[in-house]
Amino acid sequence: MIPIQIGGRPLAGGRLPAVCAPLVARTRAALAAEAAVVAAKKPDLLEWRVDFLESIADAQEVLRAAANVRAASADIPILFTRRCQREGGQPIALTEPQVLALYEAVAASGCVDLMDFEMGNEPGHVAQVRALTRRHGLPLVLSFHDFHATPADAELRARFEQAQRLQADVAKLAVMPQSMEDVHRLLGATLQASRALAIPVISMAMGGLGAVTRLCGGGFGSALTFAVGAAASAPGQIPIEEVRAALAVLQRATSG
Ligand SMILES: O=C1C[C@@](O)(C(=O)O)C[C@@H](O)[C@@H]1O
Repeated sequence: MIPIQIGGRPLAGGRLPAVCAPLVARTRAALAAEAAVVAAKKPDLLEWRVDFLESIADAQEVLRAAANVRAASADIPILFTRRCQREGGQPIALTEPQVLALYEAVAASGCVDLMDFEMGNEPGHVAQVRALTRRHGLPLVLSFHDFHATPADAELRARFEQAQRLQADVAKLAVMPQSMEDVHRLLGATLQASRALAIPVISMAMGGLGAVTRLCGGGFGSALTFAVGAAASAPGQIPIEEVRAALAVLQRATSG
């Protein structure tokens, strides 16, 4: 399993899995407060879900928010994500070209350390985000989410491979299991991809059924797990204190 690299250094000093806490505030003031509260819990990574920000259509306001998050982050690296509505994000008042312009402006601001974009977006847009993140020296997570089901094994494998083919630095899959068999398949596909791909992989099964993957996914090759700092960004996320405790138990038991 390969750690995620940020600025040429392994995230969390190479500890696997690293732990990421999302920021989901709707106003700039609330976001700054949320970032401070969550940063104090010392996640390895903060994910700023900008699709929750009500003023997302005001680029200057988003840049001010980015500076606020950076100032409150206590040097914890920041993952910038606009999750599209099709893949479980909030409805936003921006066209896709405007989203790309926002990615460019935020990347240029120097206030974030990596970016997430859905691999299922229009190929030209994925290529543009790849190009702009490269230009600004930012690693790119290419992600896929299914909030209703867990795709067949062949599609899970194809999605991990697609991210690598599109030149992602990290491949991420989030699915909704309908059974423990689905959870098992997601973990199996993650293990397989973590061995087959040249880039780090992240996966999770969402909801209550999938919650176990947020604790044991690292053992199956997932380089990052998402945990609640102040508020959840997806179903099934567990408070960061509990995730850290569980990871410590597993770490002690496996190192023997
Ligand atoms: O893609 C992911 C993973 C996630 O959906 C989860 O299930 O933890 C949470 C999102 O905020 C993040 O962008």
